[in-house]
Parts: sequence; C-alpha cells; structure tokens
Amino acid sequence: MTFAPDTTERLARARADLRTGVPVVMSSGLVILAVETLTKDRFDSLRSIGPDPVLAITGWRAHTLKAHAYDGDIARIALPSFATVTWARSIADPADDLNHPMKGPLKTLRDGPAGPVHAAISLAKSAQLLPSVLCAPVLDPKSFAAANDLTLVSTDAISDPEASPLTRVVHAGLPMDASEAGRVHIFRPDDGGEEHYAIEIGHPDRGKPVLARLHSACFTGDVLGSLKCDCGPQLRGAMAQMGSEGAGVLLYLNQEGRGIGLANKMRAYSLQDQGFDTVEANHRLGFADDERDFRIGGEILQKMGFSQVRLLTNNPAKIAKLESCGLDVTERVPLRVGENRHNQAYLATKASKSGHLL
Ligand SMILES: Nc1nc2c(ncn2[C@@H]2O[C@H](COP(=O)(O)OP(=O)(O)OP(=O)(O)O)[C@@H](O)[C@H]2O)c(=O)[nH]1
Ligand SMILES: [Zn+2]
Repeated sequence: MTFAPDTTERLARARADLRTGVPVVMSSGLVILAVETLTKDRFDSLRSIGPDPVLAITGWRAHTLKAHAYDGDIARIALPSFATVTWARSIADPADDLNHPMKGPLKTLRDGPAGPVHAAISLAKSAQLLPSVLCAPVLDPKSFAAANDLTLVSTDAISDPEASPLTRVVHAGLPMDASEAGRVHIFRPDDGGEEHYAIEIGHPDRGKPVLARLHSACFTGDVLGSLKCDCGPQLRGAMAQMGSEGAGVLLYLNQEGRGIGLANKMRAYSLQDQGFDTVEANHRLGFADDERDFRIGGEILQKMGFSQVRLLTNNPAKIAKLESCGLDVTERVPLRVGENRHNQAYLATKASKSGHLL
C-alpha cells in the first residue's frame, strides 16, 4: 500500500509543473524547464547547476532557424554565454522571426545521448507549450528532485507514452436541433488529460456499421463561426446527416489545433497573417503538420460497442488510424461543406500537403 503517485500520475504533475514554470527532473539525469514559461530566476538557477545546459528545439524549428539538427527530429543548441530569457524565447517562438531573422550562429551538438532530450520536448508538447526546453544534466536525479521538492519522472514513460485508458464518467439525454434523440457521453482519461465527448444520435445498431465522425475541437470554427477553416459547417453538417438518417455518433475530441492547443493554434494563425500556410506555420512553431492521436477515437468507439463505422471524413489518415485500432471502416462518407473565399487556400493546402481527399 502506498499513497505515492505512480508513473502516469507523475507525468500529469510534470505537465502542470512545466506549464507553471517549475522545473521537472527526468530519471535519466536531466533537469528541464519549458522555454515558454521560463523566468529569469529559474534560468539563472538552471545555469548554476553546472556546465553544459542545452536549449532543445525540434527539427522543424531548427530547419526554420537554419541550424543543423544532428539528432533527426530534434536539435540540441549549446547555450551561449550571452543567452538571456528573451534570447531563448526568440529561438523557441517564431513570432518575431521576420523582424529578426538572424539569431545565430547556433552551435548544435552532435555528441552525447539525444534520447532524453527528445523525451523532454515530448513532455513540453503534451503540456501544450511551445516545443522547446532548457536542459541541464545532474548526476543524481533522485536526490536532486527530493532536495528541491521537484517532480521526478521516468524518461522511458515519456519517450514511449501509451494512450491513456478512458473511462465513461456520465451520459445523459440532450435534445438538439439535429435530433431530439440525442445523448452526450463524457470520457475521461486516467492520466489527467483532456476529456472527450461522444454525441450519440438515435439508437445506432451495434451490429451494423455506424455513421460516425471524429471531430477535433476548433474553438474558432465551432464556437466563433470562423471562416478560416471548415470546422463549424462540418460539425453541423455531420450532426444534420446523422439526424436525417436517424442514427450516428460524433466524437468531439479535445485536440484543438490538430493537437497543439489553442494558444499554439493562435500563434500559427498569427504566422498565417504573415503569409505562411497552415502546414508551414506549424513547422515554423516546431510542430509536425498534425500532432493528433486518433487512438482516442478508436478506443471511445470500441468502448461504446461499435466495431464497424461509415466514417464522415476527407482525411485518409483518420481511416488508417481507426483501422489500426481494430475498427472496420466499411465506407468513407465525404464531408465537403463550408467552403468560402477565406478558407479556399487552407483547404487547398490540406489537399496538396496533408493528403485530404477532394
Ligand atoms: N494547427 C492548426 N490547426 C488548425 C488550423 N485550422 C484548423 N485547425 C484545427 O484542425 C482541426 C480540424 O479537424 P478536423 O476537421 O476534425 O480534421 P481534418 O483533418 O480536417 O479531417 P476531416 O475534416 O475529417 O476531413 C481542428 O482541431 C482545428 O482546430 C490551422 O491553421 N492550424
Ligand atoms: Zn477549424
């Protein structure tokens, strides 16, 4: 019997720590701080630990900064003696890139293990922060964490995260425009992450393919009626189709901004104001085109008793991911609604760069 948090619970704490600017200690012997929430005091403390702290960024961000990424999809930059919090932020955050394109010379490291640094960046991403961390080595991570009252996390657990199991916490009826026979189910992950919702329409037969949609949260499109994307019309179009067929299930997955979070999506929008397209903006921020984990959708559908789906989507990646979770996608049902003059280029980019079907 113990009250001590387990590996998953420690990860949840670590994400909260990074978001509040508190360092996290990794079992492989690194103390890390997220650049986005870095303060001068903590920066100075980290430097006082010893020599050789590094600033880690992703390969995408390194590419934008014309820095060598010897570690593949991440790069470790040796911290120059003149480095300040503002300097570190300018490396992590592309907001000012066009005004100050020359940040270097940046010396990236080739030697030494990159795996733990890779894990540290994954942790920052899962905290929905800019994917950049300051790392300093410590010889005895356990003692360092205990002495400073910091969270100690397993590097292996971050490097190889399993999808957290989801529990259905409640469901209740909800009459809606699309159908009066609506029901909302709330699913909560065990790891303290975002909850996801399933909107069930009618009484879909569990023995037959269900009309289904995996919708990723889009605050700007779903709530504000943004014309920059097609999410709002897709959400309402999918619900209307389920309503008119009398049955269906829409998963509302809280993976805002293709999994990078609303703050980062708005950073991407600000870059789009500067002329970059939706994919380029993600890359300049250091993210891949799409950071979503569709295993969540697969698990919810299976927990609800569905094994066969007719999937409303234009995105072949969603079909592939559901099938890899063991679901049978018997049909792709196209969902082309909501095109307007503001989102034409966005939709064209999704087709040309992300493989969306027209
Ligand atoms: N990072 C980023 N996310 C965006 C942008 N525009 C929209 N999104 C997000 O993209 C996601 C769109 O989700 P979906 O419509 O479910 O997915 P999709 O990949 O377009 O696939 P289908 O609509 O099923 O064809 C939402 O999470 C939006 O918040 C953008 O410019 N940048
Ligand atoms: Zn949208």
